[in-house]
Amino acid sequence: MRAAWRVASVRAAEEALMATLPPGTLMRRAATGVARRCGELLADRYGSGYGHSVLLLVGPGNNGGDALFAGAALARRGVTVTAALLNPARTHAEGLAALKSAGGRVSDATPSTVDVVVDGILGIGGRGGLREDAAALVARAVRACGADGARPAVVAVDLPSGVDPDTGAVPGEAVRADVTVTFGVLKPGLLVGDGAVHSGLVELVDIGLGPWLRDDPALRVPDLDDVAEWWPQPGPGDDKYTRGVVGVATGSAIYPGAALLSTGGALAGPAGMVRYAGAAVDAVRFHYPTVIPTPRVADAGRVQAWTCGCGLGTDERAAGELRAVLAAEVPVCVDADGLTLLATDLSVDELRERRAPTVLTPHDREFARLNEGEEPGADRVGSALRLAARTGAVVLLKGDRTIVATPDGRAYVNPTGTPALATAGTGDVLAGLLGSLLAGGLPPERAAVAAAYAHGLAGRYAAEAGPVTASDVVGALRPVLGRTGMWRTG
Ligand SMILES: NC(=O)C1=CN([C@@H]2O[C@H](COP(=O)(O)OP(=O)(O)OC[C@H]3O[C@@H](n4cnc5c(N)ncnc54)[C@H](OP(=O)(O)O)[C@@H]3O)[C@@H](O)[C@H]2O)[C@@H](O)CC1
Ligand SMILES: Nc1ncnc2c1ncn2[C@@H]1O[C@H](COP(=O)(O)OP(=O)(O)O)[C@@H](O)[C@H]1O
Repeated sequence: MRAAWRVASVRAAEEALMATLPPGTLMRRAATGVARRCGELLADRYGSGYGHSVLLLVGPGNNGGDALFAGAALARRGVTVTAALLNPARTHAEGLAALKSAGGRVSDATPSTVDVVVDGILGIGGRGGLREDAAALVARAVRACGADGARPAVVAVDLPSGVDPDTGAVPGEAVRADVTVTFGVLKPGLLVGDGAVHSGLVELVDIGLGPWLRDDPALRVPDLDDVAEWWPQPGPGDDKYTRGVVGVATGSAIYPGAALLSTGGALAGPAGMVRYAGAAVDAVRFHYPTVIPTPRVADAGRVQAWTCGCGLGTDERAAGELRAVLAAEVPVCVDADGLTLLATDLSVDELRERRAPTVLTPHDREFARLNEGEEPGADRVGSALRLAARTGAVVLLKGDRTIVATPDGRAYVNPTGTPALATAGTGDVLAGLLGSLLAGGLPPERAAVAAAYAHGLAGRYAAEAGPVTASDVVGALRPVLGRTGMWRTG
């Protein structure tokens, strides 16, 4: 599991660490990481950096200092380094001296060729978008060409300038990096929202901060090992009931497909049995002979978790079914129309009274319905955490980087998503899978994280064969679980 920390935590750790080291040590470690990455990019492109051109965009703070020291290291290796200073009077003096003594130069004019642009305008001290002069400088720099005629690679120092380090918000103009070399720890802004899109490949350089971090991380990023370790496996003593039974209360006469997709997702999960309750009994019976179908939740029999809401409709019957599901003292995943019903016919605050866990899986417009009309906005993690705290439910906020937030303040971002999943019905598959993980006994936080992770991988796998439909995602789940080792019972 990787993790990211907010600026306040990073600054506190840096201060504590710096007190134990000679001045300038951390900046030199940081700059070495940037210079190494730029050297690799030049070597990949030309075989060597010698004689090739790096343009440093240098802001007024320590971020600019990092860029200047990195430039000095590159210049010592024969790279042609030019620094454009945004605010000459406030430029990092030692960094500038180091660059000049290594043979680098300062110029306002963009060099005739630029192979790598180093963005040292703003780091974790940046606030708001790039100001006009900085935005113009960036626009000129990225329009330049390298010696091979291709556009320059853009390497951001610590954080792309113009990205909010804590939230990933991009309030105005911002640098779009190919690579971000970040120091000490990841920052949430590199992983979520628009910030993630602007960061490109994120490379972490260890500057020794780890032992000095005192706060909990602001955001966690699960990896395959985490999810594989959590995924319930059947044991020799198990039967279909002990593995957990998941109930799926989804679909309607108008949307029978949602019933099939959510049931398909549930069948790929770890539960030993799937019960379906709803209007699509005939379709479910036809497609999935192993599923036990009944028209109503009240007749479904015992389950260890419910998934409710996908294509359910929002009429009185649907509201009654959702009420019946929420009244059961088992974990519940509420999706789609179920979320709309929570915002209209039922009350979000009623969720707090449930004794068993609830997971809500909104996309942005469903989120707005639950949140007095307000979409998550630029701070997606903060918004998901606030809804989780208000409802007492785990919130899985869908999107390009799906967020999972818990009522007691933990947040995760899913790293496996793909835009190929932006197609009708894939959310239904996710909700069914999540319900099965809940029925299999995973705590709601892990069930939500694991479902998003496996669902993202299934989307990627399905996309290898061509454009993806939600049915393809259902079909991809089983091979993905097997080949990645999430499913290990062979
Ligand atoms: N601390 C450490 O131990 C280590 C830190 N390291 C490095 O230091 C970086 C943090 O450095 P930092 O604190 O100097 O802040 P930084 O990001 O350079 O910018 C602040 C300056 O920008 C200005 N400014 C703000 N917003 C602006 C805007 N929108 N448009 C234009 N200007 C704007 C602001 O001026 P103000 O507006 O406040 O007058 C202020 O002068 C960190 O990201 C990492 O790279 C590494 O060396 C490892 C060790
Ligand atoms: N641009 C995107 N990039 C990656 N994943 C996306 C994107 N757009 C949507 N998704 C994913 O696709 C799924 C869509 O779910 P949802 O909006 O509920 O669709 P539906 O209701 O049609 O099933 C979610 O898992 C979401 O995270």
